[in-house]
Amino acid sequence: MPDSSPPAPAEAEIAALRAEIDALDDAMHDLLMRRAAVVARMAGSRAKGNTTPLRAGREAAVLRRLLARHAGPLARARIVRIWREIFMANTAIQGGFSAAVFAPGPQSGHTRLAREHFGPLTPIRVHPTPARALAAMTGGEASVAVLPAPVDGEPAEDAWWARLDAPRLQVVARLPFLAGPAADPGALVVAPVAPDPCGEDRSLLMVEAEAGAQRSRIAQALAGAGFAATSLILSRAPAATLALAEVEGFLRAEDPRLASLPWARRIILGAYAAPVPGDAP
Ligand SMILES: C=C(O[C@@H]1C=C(C(=O)O)C=C[C@H]1O)C(=O)O
Repeated sequence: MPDSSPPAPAEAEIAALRAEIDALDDAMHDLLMRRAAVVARMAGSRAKGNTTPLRAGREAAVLRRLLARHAGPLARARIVRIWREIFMANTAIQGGFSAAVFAPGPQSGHTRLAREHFGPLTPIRVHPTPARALAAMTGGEASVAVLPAPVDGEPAEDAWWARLDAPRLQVVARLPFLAGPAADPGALVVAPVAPDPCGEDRSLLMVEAEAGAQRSRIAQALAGAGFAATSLILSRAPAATLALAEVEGFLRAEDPRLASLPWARRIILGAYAAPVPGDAP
């Protein structure tokens, strides 16, 4: 005989809460389907052209807005994880998307950063050199390249940024967006599209100074022209010193401050969202 006795109070409470969760899941699923339909309309309009559909600045602006209004028991890092999957699912609707990664070593953490950013369903291929990762992108095999963030004092042969084909190729994102553990290596996403501003950006400005140029003189010249540099990385060669400054704001080619720099060669390598703080430990 079927058991027709009423459920115990604890079971009844769980059943009621699960019914509430089911209703919310249906509502969220409806919203996800509606959101995807809007993105499909965007794709159908061809308004974004034929380049990669990824717009890292727009994604950062969405996340920044949501994190600013976020409250309750869900960790900020979880909100970022959920929306990363939403972004990549909606990027995929607009055409194929894949990433070419260069990681200096199997344990370096760069592949993990790429995987966390682009999600488990995005095709990611690891390449043996930065040049090979960039070639995979320019050859149309991958949509973006993910390369190690520059490190001060790295050997000249590791300084892929010094040879970047800018402005054709541009840095459009820095990983991780949500500030991670201090040991996070940092990676830059390079794409064959211009970066899009998110409202709180940093830009990469490369200048060629004379061989043996002092770091303090380069920093002074940048500050004198009105740039607020958040980091300064040097790559020294016998003929010249290449300096890579991360500066506050979204830098455009027509910015008048560029003309007041004392060096003829100054190249904007791209821009990305300033990282946002993670969860308090
Ligand atoms: C929908 C767009 O395309 C992509 C997907 C986004 C999203 O899901 O919100 C945001 C930026 C792009 O990476 C867009 O450009 O707005």
